[in-house]
Amino acid sequence: MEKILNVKNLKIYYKTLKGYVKAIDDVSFDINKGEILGIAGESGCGKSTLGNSLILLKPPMNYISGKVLLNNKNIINLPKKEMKKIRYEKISIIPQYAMDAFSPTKKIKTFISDLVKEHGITPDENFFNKVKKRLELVNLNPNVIEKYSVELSGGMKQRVIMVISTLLDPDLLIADEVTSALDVSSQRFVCDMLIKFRNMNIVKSMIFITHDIGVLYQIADRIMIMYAGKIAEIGKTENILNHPKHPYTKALINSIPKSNIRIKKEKLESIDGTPPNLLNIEEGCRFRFR
Ligand SMILES: Nc1ncnc2c1ncn2[C@@H]1O[C@H](COP(=O)(O)OP(=O)(O)OP(=O)(O)O)[C@@H](O)[C@H]1O
Repeated sequence: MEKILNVKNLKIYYKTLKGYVKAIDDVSFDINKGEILGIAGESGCGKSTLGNSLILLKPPMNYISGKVLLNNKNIINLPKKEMKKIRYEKISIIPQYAMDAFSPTKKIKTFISDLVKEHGITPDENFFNKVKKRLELVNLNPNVIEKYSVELSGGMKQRVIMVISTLLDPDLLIADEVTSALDVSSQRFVCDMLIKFRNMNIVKSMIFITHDIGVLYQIADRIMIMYAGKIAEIGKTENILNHPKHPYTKALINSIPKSNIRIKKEKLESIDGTPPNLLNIEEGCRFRFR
């Protein structure tokens, strides 16, 4: 199987006045061409740090060690200028809270023009024809580019963001909590669209980050469960969801509401305790306290 991404022994720590927060601590995994890898885990387990670090290491985020190869080329800890060259074309991210990034005083068209100009692309008629085609692909009327963000619903904004972040057909798209703020039907639509983008080869592979392991049923080919900056378990979606091995994965799955739960009057299980503080954390299994 051809690999798009190879992450080996990656360590990314936040440097704070009290010491290092070991947010990504010796993480290794691969992503195959054409694959959607779902990453799930509780808040604070390092999902966003992992996604963001592949795009840009911003202080206080510190690269400690390890490799990240995208199509066999190192992309971790590149100078900002170098990273800018591959952003959108090779690797792209829909960051958490991306919907809030639209300025209320700019039309969507101006927002898109400003953004692509920063990346050396001229937003001419040709370019906007492509934008309009892509908007139609996600069931949006192309005239949304003439609107202000406040005129769009959350679901519409999320679709515009999906279009913008994939306009240059990146090899790898990182989607961070793109379904969290949406109602169930919009969630389903966003997942279906992302699968369509992959099937149409608009993006080759994807990392889909969520705190809601239930959503991964719909979209992920494989699932990686993270806990306290480490990988608890990784495997095919069916295996992780039906035959989880790690006690943390089992607990996460037992906390998903089942559709008939009200009828059966079953209680949802919660996971006792909280994740450990990652500041100056000691060696050993990080789940042992729970
Ligand atoms: N700027 C920062 N400075 C110091 N520590 C940070 C910083 N940002 C995140 N962290 C810490 O890094 C760890 C991982 O956080 P991260 O945001 O990656 O988790 P997450 O799984 O994406 O959670 P969420 O979904 O809530 O964002 C946490 O312990 C968090 O407190």
